[in-house]
Amino acid sequence: MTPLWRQLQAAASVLQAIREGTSATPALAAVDAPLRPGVQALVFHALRHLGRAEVLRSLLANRTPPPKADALLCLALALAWRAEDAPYEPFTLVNQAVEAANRGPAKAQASFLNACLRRFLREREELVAISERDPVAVWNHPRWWIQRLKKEQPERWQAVLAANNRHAPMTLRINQRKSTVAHFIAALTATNIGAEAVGASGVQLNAPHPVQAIPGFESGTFSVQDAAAQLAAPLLLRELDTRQPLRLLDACAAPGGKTAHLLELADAHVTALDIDAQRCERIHQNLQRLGLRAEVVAADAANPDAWWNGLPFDGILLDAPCTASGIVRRHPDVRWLRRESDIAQLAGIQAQLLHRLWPLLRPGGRMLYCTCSVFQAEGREQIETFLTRHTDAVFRPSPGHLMPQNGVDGQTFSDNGLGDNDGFFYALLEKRVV
Ligand SMILES: C[S@@+](CC[C@H](N)C(=O)[O-])C[C@H]1O[C@@H](n2cnc3c(N)ncnc32)[C@H](O)[C@@H]1O
Repeated sequence: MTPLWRQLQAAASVLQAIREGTSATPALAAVDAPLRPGVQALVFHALRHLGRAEVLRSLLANRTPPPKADALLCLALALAWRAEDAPYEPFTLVNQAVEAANRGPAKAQASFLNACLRRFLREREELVAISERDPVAVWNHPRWWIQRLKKEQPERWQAVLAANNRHAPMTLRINQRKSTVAHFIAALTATNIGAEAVGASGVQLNAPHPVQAIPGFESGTFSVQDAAAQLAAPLLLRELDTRQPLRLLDACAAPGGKTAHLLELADAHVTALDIDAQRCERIHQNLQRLGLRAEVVAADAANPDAWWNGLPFDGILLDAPCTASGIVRRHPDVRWLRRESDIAQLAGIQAQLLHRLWPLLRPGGRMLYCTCSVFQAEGREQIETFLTRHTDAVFRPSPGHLMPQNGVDGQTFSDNGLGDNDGFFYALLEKRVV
């Protein structure tokens, strides 16, 4: 069995890579395959407690150690600070973290780490009590994020941050061309997988399972998709006449989750566009597994001259690139990767995509704009600005900002509609017939 110190060394390298701006997925891909699942569990736990760890480190050390040693120190503090949910007994974690320092690139700081961590074990209660005064330690998000959310969501910011620190459930979308929610739940029950229906086509599992272990994956009976993301396709199709074959554009489509949902619900010609050619491959793979067909195009949605044939679309889905601030519970690295300046930069890209794609919609057609963000600059404010600049656009009833929430043990928001979902923003726009 791999000794814990080796796993801690690998987890500290991943944490350092994330701090330097690499996403968790590629950072974890660099870890040896046999170590990866254990290292991922340690890193995800640490990311959910990194704010606490950094505040504790600042109480223990009057200077920040060099990056490799700091990553190991903060990792150990994040894992050990609260005995109740520590993945290993805190003394073991500390011993093994010092071992990891002694045997790796943080060797020169090993005695410093040892001193900090031993003091932490001796004075844990007192240090944790002091750290409680800092919101970064309490909420485990960057200070700017907490302040912004507090201002934008004065009633909800604490519940949203608390939801972000919980684990998301595994939610599936049933391919209605192959099965129904009721049949699928019956098949799950027969294999002892507990689940319940959520939304129109969703099934939420009581516990996560590898997809291959769930009946019907290879044959395309279901896809993995959060409950809030499952609202997109029905919303876009809601007011379109689906008796005619529709011409639809999914402008930012990869890996194809919402493209597939559109095709499961309607007989449509769907152009699935994405700027990233490699990610377009994922659209092909997903559609093939589900038994669906779309025209997949690798191109920049903001430059239609390069790919549009001039035939207007009945419906456009714009699932725009965003901060991903609504899917933090599934991607605990996101909060530490983002800078506050990313919001304005991404809002600029979203505004350009909206503006460039709007002329491609036929009069009477619908555009659904969505982001998996909780920030208003990427949602409500974006659409308010768009509506003032495009007088032929009419706002149709839409969910607006959905906040991440946990229906099982957390606070739920009555206007969210679903029990357990990621944060999303949805605005449905109709082009006026003049
Ligand atoms: C939120 S993801 C889309 C998720 C997808 N709709 C789904 O449900 O599976 C945003 C996508 O936008 C793509 N993208 C970013 N800028 C783009 C652009 N200018 N044109 C087309 N695609 C773009 C990214 O490559 C990324 O795949």
